[in-house]
Amino acid sequence: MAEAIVELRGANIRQGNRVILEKVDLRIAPGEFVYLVGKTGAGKSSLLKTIYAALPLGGGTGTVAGMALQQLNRRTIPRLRRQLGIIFQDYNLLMDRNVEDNLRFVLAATGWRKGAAQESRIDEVLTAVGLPDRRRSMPHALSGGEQQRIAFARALLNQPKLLIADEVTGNLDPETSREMLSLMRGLATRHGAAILFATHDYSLLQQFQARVVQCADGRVENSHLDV
Ligand SMILES: Nc1ncnc2c1ncn2[C@@H]1O[C@H](COP(=O)(O)OP(=O)(O)OP(=O)(O)O)[C@@H](O)[C@H]1O
Repeated sequence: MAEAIVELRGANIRQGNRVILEKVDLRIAPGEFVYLVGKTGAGKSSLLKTIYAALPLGGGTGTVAGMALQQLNRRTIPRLRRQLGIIFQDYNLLMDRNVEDNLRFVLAATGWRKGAAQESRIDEVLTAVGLPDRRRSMPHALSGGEQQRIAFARALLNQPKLLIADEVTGNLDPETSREMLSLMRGLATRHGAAILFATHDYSLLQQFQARVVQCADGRVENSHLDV
């Protein structure tokens, strides 16, 4: 069996002293698509934050992209994050910079030198999300769906092994949400990236069949939702 991209065993997910999810066992294979569902407040974001090391593991063990969560420190966390693409509900674009500068900012922060390779990578990711002619646009001149595509393009820059999507369709209308989900899945499939797609919108699960993991009552379960 190939090494998992995410492997949590008996992991406790905590916010401060409070255990939000207890004894989580979760294995995600390379390239796998997994829906993460649960009501508001069920703990989806807390679980994702633990996976990208914004929250410390509160017990148990965890490995993400080959790195042990319980051994991470300030020096090694950036190395983990470089292997991940993370996308949020509210896009988190730098509003005072245009699209290409938003993308260059991430490339510079992750060790790319200025030059032709940077520029062609920007072209590649913008083309991948269907917005090749938006390089010079300011974020406020884009629709919510377009801003989310730019955020997705930014997440793709370093060819992540795992895409973490935290309620990324929360601000989008139903049709744009479905388009976004299809785009993400299609690209991840092509690039071999796994996706952990958190949503409280159960209607999105009807779009295609994939494994569903559910947060409820302080536990994480592989679910058999009838959607
Ligand atoms: N920074 C924080 N400090 C303390 N408690 C927090 C913090 N963030 C979240 N919580 C608590 O952790 C619990 C789980 O919240 P979390 O955001 O993980 O749920 P969620 O399933 O992602 O919800 P949503 O769909 O609304 O984002 C909630 O009870 C919440 O109040």
